[in-house]
Amino acid sequence: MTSFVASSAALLHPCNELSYSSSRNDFYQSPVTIKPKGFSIRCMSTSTEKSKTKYSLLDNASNFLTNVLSGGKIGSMPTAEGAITDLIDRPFFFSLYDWFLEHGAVYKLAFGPKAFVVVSDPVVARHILRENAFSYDKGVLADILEPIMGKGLIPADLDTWKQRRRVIAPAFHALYLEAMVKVFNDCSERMITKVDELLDGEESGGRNIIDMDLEAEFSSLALDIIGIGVFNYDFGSVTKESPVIKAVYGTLFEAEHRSTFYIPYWKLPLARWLVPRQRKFRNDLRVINDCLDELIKNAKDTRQEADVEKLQQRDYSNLKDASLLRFLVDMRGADVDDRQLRDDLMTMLIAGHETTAAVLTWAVFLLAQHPNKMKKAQSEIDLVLGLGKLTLEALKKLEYIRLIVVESLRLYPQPPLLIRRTLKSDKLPGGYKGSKDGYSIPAGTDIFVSVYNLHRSPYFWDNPNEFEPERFLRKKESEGIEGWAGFDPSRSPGALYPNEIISDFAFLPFGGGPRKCVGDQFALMESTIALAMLLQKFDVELKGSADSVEIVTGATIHTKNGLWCKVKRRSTT
Ligand code: HEM
Repeated sequence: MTSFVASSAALLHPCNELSYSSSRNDFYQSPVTIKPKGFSIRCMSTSTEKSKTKYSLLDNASNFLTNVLSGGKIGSMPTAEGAITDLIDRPFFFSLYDWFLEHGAVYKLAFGPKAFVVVSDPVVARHILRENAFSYDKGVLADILEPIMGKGLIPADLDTWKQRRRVIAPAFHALYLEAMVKVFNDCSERMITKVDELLDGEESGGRNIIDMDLEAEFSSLALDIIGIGVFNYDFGSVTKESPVIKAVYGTLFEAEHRSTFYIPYWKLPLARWLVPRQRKFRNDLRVINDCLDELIKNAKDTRQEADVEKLQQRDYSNLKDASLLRFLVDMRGADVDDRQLRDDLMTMLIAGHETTAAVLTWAVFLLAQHPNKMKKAQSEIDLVLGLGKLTLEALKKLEYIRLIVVESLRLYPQPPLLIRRTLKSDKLPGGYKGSKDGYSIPAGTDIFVSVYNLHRSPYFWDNPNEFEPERFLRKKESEGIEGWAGFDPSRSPGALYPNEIISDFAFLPFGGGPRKCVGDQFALMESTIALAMLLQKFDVELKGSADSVEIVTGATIHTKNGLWCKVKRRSTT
């Protein structure tokens, strides 16, 4: 039970990328697909009245276990009692939101024999993620991800993390990001061409509109981009299937299975040989590892060693291979074994793929419900680009599109939860309306920082559930909230996108503190360019009603059956 509950929460984390959802792929499977009952994605209620399900026998048994085993209260912290039905009725993070409104900024969630602390407050999040970051590790998340990512940044132990972060972060330097603008362009262009060709086909039959699952398209696009950007490998998945990536998804699926299975039978000596799915898992891993090993070998064979500053000043316009792998291999003094490099690449492939695809999916979903905002976005694109190409300079002028991207991340954060475990005892601040004395927590406490709750908190956002990209332009005073500095765009001068500094940790799409996402600017620029290029040429509507788009959570928030849209050429272009 413990592992089930803990792992289910872990699965909601996009950077573990444990679930892949794309109706294009026949290997789509999500063992913890949780269908919201009667839930409207557009109108997430902020009401404290929860349509609480009657506890079943299973729930009662689970709560009994909690009382017996969970070690009682953590100080005076409010306690929410989770029902097992909360896990199967709808995405877990919706329940966390209801309990947040009921129990406040910091509460203990007692679930079966296990307790978690759920944090929905910027001051407390800042304490955990930045001020006291090294008193926490990734807890259950690291256990789940280690078989796939090894010692990559996300699950790495602290020593490995420190060493690798120092090397990987500089690889995302300004000229690299500028070079990636071309990659984002070229890959998006392939997606646009594909849509164009499909429309051509329809037009010959007298129709000027096609139905497309844009979530699947964005998934392919993001995969192609991450392959080229991270290790200069073109999956070409916008136009074809790739055996390597099938193996990646197979591996992720297995990790998801493991995290939801009570008995770790795969640890039994013979299981890896006898159980078909375990054999497949090993086979999938072999396919991926072979591919990455080959790329690493090629990069090492052509190594041109240089100091980091020199590498950062290379003439990227003339580089055939601008990838992170090239940078990491060429960097003087950063020699590591191939295994570590492979873990690094795998981590970035997984961390940067579905997250970005999800941002694009929800951006289109939201825009389709706000035709006036869609038009405003297209007007901006026409004004800045006309029919021209998207350059870095143009991206800087596309303010509204950039705000659409971050507003989509606010409403649909990928991951909806960040997961931590205390390495030593700590004292959390009480948070908004919480205990003035704060809450003491013992070592080993599992914590969910609910980014979803933070981003939709009625205490820190006006109209928290509304899609209002313009909100990020306005300053918001702290309004007497102790310890929170309010929202002030001028706090991060020169930033292209709002961030956790501007919002003093009320907006955390990429986490914060030392473990903050290394690929944030990469992902934001990629999303802006792909969205702008799509809207430059096409009008997009949802195929059915917004309510019919069912939301499910694996590692990211995604749709159950794809984001089916009607796509046609814009009449003005
Ligand atoms: C919109 C897309 C993305 C979102 C929303 C996102 C979100 C996040 C978040 C929230 C974290 C922090 C997790 C935590 O504190 O537990 C994280 C970490 C990380 N992300 Fe991303 N990410 C995105 C894209 C990318 C890309 C494109 C890459 C690489 C190319 C990447 C690489 C990583 C890595 C390596 C970490 C671990 C950092 C560390 O622990 O030092 N992410 N991401």
